Amino acid sequence: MDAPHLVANLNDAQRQAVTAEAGNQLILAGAGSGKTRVLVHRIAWLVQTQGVSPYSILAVTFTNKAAREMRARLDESFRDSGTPINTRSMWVGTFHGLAHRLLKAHWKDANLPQNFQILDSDDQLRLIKRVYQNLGLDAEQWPPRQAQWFINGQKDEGVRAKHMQASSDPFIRTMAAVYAAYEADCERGGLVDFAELLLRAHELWLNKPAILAHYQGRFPFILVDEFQDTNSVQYAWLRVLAGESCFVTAVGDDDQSIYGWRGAKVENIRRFSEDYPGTTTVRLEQNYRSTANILNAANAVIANNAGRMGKQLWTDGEDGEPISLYAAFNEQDEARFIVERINDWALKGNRKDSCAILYRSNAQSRVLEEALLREAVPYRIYGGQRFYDRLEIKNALSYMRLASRRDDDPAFERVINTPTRGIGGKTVDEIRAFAREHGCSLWQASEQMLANRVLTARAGNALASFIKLIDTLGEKSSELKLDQLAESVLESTGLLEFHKKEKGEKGQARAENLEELITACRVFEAPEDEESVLQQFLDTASLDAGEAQADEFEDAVQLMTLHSAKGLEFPLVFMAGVEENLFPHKMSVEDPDRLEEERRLAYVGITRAMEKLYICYAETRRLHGGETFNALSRFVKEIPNEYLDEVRIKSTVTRPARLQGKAPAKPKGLRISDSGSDTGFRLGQRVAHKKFGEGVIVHFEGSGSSTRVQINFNDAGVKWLVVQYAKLDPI
Ligand SMILES: Nc1ncnc2c1ncn2[C@@H]1O[C@H](COP(=O)(O)OP(=O)(O)OP(=O)(O)O)[C@@H](O)[C@H]1O
Ligand SMILES: [Mg+2]
Repeated sequence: MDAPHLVANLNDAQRQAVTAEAGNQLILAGAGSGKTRVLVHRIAWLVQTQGVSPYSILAVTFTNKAAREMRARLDESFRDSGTPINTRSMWVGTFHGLAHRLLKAHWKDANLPQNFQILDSDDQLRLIKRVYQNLGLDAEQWPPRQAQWFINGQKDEGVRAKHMQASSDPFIRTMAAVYAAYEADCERGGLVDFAELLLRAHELWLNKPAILAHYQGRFPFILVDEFQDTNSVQYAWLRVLAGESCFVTAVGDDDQSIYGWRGAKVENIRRFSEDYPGTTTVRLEQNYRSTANILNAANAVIANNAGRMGKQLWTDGEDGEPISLYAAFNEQDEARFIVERINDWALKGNRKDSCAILYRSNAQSRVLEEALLREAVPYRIYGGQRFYDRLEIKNALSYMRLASRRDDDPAFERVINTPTRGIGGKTVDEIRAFAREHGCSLWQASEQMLANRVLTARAGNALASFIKLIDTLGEKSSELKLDQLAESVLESTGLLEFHKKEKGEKGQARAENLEELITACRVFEAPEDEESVLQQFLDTASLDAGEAQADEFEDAVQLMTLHSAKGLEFPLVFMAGVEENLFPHKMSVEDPDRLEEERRLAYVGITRAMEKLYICYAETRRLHGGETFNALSRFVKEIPNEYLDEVRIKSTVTRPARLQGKAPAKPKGLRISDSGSDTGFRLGQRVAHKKFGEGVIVHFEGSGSSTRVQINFNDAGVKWLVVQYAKLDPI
């Protein structure tokens, strides 16, 4: 029964948790203390020493990437033990992924069509906008995004439209009406949004006791990572499944609860011991991830939150380098600084994928991406502007979705006139009205309208050829391989041509993305045999949302929001834009609870770093089209000076002392390019050029009469110019 390799690299508390007798366990511990590691070892230990079947374990992770990593680690462990097991068939996944799998298997019992379609957030919004039109609602008065947020919020709490109490509040009344109409549309079209996956999976347990009993018998062991971020419906789903007979191991950290805004309930941790009798609580206190400087800084920041469950975290590792704080002139300078540090890091022989750039808002990625592109540093983005979220990819996928299922209204709306084919807004409105009146899909409405000849000849012809185009693709979809089908979609619909014609680099990038889609289809491995490969591909694209965007094997810097960095670790981490109003986000500074959630996010960010952390902020920043002047974030001020080192650069600009007390001025060999002080201009200065218009100086190179200056122009992009000839005017 002994398996020394499974417990060799564990401390006492971890070993205890891994080898505990069957029972309910709550592992409550801070960042980097080995929670995820314990979870994986526990599964391996159950299988390898306790004779538990790997298929009777259900493990919930927070992202698809985490699920893949968990499988990879289990693969390795099983291989080492000489009992290879197909981990792809194991029930390891996110709540959404597992709910989807369940609904696929029991679609009939869940009252769904077999080939129901997952709606992502964009599709959902589009559908809600259509509901608005049908109800004659004013989108100015009640922004559709608010309705989206409302509907998802209700579903997360397990509340359906029919459960909603009559309200005298006009907002609630309107939202309830939108919710009801939206539900009806989804029902009719076989469309399932993300929150619906969870709610329906929960209702499946409640409505079909036989199915529930089957799964309760099947999964005596349930393990959940990142438990602090479960929402009400996830908790309920789990609670019902666990019943009285399954054992649950939940792993979490109240200090890392960062999804309150999406309905996550950190109280679920507190409820756990009450709801699961005989729970053993395990605390892990040693951190194995970060240097002492990084860990101490993180501890100091989170200490400012009230009402914590209280945990001690220590390390016996080295102090490491102090955290470097860089005050950039502007967002361009910040990006340039980061890319230079990454290049230095790579020159020292380190891999680029050991660096991560973390930011609070997705929009920040654009400037960083541009700087990386300029220096030809490969990068990959997790979350946010993901491959499958890109406009051109969604267009192509919508054609594939229609080929697979004609009644997919969001897909229909997306491509009916993309590329333009003479089907105007008026015709589309008529189709919508017809569909509404007859309670049918847009596709069915189009067919009937053509049969009844209710459209003008021109519109009718255009619509008929669209219908024919999709039908042909539909026929092909059963004959062709997936990548051939994708190719055929791109060509026959004119989509590739259409995007190629868009101006400049954007069009080119879109064309490249579309070509990349063919590759994605080519390498796609369908997990199941029974179902159509196309449908499986479409489902995977929706669920996975392309978490890994670039070539998986390329050594690339990782960019992501602080939210998506949860659970991950990197030797070198940059936190960009650590400024008041950006981080903490301006929507959160007034509200103490939200401010604490932002602080937990800062704690998550800092604790991602293993060896070295850079914190950057910009004195001026252009974001979302405006220019802002933000102060250094309060979270940085909460870090004691002894762990910080302000990066000083050679510059003609007097810089305000941002830190209290005297910051140690140790340039640490950081060599930033020339300041351009002999040109009369300075970094970050706004200038005007006769031909290129207005821009900001982001770089100097050389000296004297040959000094070149790099300017990021508002419209003309980034250019290198020789100062002497450029005739720049300061503005
Ligand atoms: N006993 C140990 N000996 C050596 N390294 C360990 C030990 N326990 C954990 N580690 C390492 O410490 C790092 C952090 O572990 P892990 O990711 O499991 O922590 P975590 O508690 O899940 O963190 P987070 O809260 O960020 O999710 C990993 O690199 C892991 O391999
Ligand atoms: Mg973890």
